[in-house]
Amino acid sequence: MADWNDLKALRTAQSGTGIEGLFAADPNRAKGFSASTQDMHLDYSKTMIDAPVRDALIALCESEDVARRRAAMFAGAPINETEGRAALHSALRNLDGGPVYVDGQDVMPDVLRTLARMRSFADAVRAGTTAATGGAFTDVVNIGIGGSDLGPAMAVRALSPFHDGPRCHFVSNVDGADIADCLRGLDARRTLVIVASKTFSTIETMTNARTARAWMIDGGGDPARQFAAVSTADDKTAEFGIDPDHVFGFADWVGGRYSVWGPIGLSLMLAIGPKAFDAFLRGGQAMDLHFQAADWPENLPVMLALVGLWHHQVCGYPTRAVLPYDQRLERLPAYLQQLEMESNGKRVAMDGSTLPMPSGPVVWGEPGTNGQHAFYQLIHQGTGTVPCEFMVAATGHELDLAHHHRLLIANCLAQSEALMRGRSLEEARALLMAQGLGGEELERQARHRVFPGDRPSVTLIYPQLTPFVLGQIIALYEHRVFVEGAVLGINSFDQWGVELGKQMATSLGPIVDGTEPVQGRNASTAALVEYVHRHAGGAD
Ligand SMILES: O=P(O)(O)OC[C@H]1O[C@](O)(CO)[C@@H](O)[C@@H]1O
Repeated sequence: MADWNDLKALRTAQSGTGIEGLFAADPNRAKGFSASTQDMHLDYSKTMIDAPVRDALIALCESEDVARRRAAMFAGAPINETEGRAALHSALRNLDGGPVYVDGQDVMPDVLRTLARMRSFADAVRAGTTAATGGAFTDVVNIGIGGSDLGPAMAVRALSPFHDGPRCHFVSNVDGADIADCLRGLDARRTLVIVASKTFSTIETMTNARTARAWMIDGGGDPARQFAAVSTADDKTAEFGIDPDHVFGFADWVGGRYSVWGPIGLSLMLAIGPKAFDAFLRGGQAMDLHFQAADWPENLPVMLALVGLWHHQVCGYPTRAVLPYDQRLERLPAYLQQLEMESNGKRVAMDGSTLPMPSGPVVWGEPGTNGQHAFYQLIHQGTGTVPCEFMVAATGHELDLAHHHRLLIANCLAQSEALMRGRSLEEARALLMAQGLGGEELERQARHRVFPGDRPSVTLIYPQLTPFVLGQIIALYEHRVFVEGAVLGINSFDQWGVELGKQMATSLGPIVDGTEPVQGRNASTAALVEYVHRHAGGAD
């Protein structure tokens, strides 16, 4: 049975063996070190994972009892132990599945009933039969933050070729600039506002919701007809004055960052229609089935997780970059930052003990090819190693622009190859000599043109970015986070780390307003507040 020390020993023994060396030693490496679903392919051969490393990673997975925890998650057991809840987002996409029990009660009838209500509401809004004060809705504004924003915002952008409903906008930041820029130019009499908040108490969302309500009344709209809510807190939505027919509830066993599959996805359903939304759910469900059935080496979420653990916990690379060569996935890195870092950015294990190894890495990224002209310099020639996760579709949606897509693919493949291969000093010298350079100048210049190579990457390739494929991608990453968390012994479903800042913001509010004195706060905070008061005039 392998452990972290075995993996570290394997890593040390590898020194000097390059990734290209692994390809030279194994003609079947590309096939042997990749995994596929019916239509999606994950290539992790451009890493230093070889057969002994993979065996040791899988053994780790087995010893940490990932299979038992996976079964517990899908069965609705309260695996979110610090909150005493299940983590059952998979039930939201369990379209053809059987019953799912939480505390002995089948949750599927409720899930399907809410989905049916969402469908009727979306159909009516899209058809114009549920209309605003000024006629059919032209625009939808989703007000939410974190999981109540990033999922639908990312998915609405990703699936723009499928939009045939009202335009969707997203407001998240309490910075008034966000809502002001969004509402400017919208018709208050033809806008639907969705207040999306699991708790219906998040200060940013409630502040924005009140601002939107005032804007609507000022503009001649009617919040009683033009506001909807998505929440687990019926009492609070009623208190806010939202028509119960426009309230879509969900249970507390859906974590915020896992909630796009249910009512939090209402804006997405309004944009693409219930049928395409179903396809999105089916994509997620297909990945659930794959995750539960495929053997470890063929299991995409498991292998993606093991690659992540190898790079961060064993090799010690502090970050990982998500690089979609798909402009419509431009919000995916932000979405994954919440999914991965809020889930696994913990320093205490499930049992309260201090983790003996680093937990989740920093996740960041931007779509290619834009990133190539910004931060890839560091990825190729910087002093540290950044494992890269490339993703690309075989076909774009712009069939008349197929040459763009071919170039996009060529760039994506070129980057993973360049990172792996690098360029030696000899090759750099030869390049410059061919340009007529010689002597000391050649030596100096050549060093700048060396690429160390051996920089690892994985590539996820899919046929086309459809609702079904997007559903698979999101569920793939959700389960990857789950496996990493399970191996590390983390509770991936709580987020206590966001509480302290929220509390401090609440206590600082009156001080910034000028209604309470600044005395007693830390000297740095006090000086910053005084600066604000000097320059903004204090309370308004
Ligand atoms: O949906 P709510 O309750 O407004 O919460 C929004 C977000 O805030 C958090 O609780 C923490 O900031 C996230 O986990 C969540 O997605």
